[in-house]
Amino acid sequence: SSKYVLSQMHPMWQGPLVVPGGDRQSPIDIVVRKSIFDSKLKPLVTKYDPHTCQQIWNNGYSFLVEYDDTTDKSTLQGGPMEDKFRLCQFHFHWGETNAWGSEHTVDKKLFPAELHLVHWNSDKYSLFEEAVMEDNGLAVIGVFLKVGKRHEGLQKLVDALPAIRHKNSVVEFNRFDPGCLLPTNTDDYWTYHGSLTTPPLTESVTWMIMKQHIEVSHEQLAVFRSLLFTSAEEDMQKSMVNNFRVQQPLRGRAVRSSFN
Ligand SMILES: CC(C)NC[C@H](O)COc1ccc(S(N)(=O)=O)cc1
Ligand SMILES: [Zn+2]
Repeated sequence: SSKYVLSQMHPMWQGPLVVPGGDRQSPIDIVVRKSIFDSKLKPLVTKYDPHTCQQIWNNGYSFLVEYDDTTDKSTLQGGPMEDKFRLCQFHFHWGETNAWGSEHTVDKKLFPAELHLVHWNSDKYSLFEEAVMEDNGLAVIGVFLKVGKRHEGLQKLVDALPAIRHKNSVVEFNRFDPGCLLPTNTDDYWTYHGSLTTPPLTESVTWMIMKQHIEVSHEQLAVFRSLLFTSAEEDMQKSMVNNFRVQQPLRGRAVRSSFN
């Protein structure tokens, strides 16, 4: 594990570091030996339609690949959830070096990056903006990235990044299957109730963190780091790195595992 701490004055964190009264904040460290096996946890069932992919853009914090979530075309069900959830976007968090970058950790182990696939409860709500305020409104799949062999599926996304270097730049992005970014084994995961890791930090997320990581190449991660936090107008260009939140107290929450 690394001794590095994201400095409190880091540009991204002028905001509140802990939500007042927040007792289910994210991210957290997953202490494997304290996680509780729950045999009632089902396998995740993802049905993603690549044609619902719409655009890729730099929001000044990460880059998002956004999906048409006006119908139930790309969905997640199973896991700990009773309801059906709609994919609305996925994005990543990464470090300035391969030594750190993930938001969650496993027994304090840091990964160079973490993928988040964001879904909202379309059985109970009609918009993401509505679901984001509710306890059971969101479901986010977290996948750790490790540096190794090149990820062929990711390359299409990496090739689009130079076109969105600056904050608020958008390009059309079609026919991308986010399923190609999931590990081969999605039956083994840890799950807990938490929050968004960026403002509005709402405590509406059922997290499912995959036990199996995916591999990407050093060169592919380096392209992530070529993105900028800043817009084209600003004179101080800041490279988009270390866009992860500091870890939050567990506050007595249980972390369950779908595997023994
Ligand atoms: C309420 C809407 C309009 N704005 C919310 C904004 O998009 C933030 O959405 C999100 C969505 C996901 C996450 S994470 N890193 O926890 O997966 C953080 C913020
Ligand atoms: Zn995220």
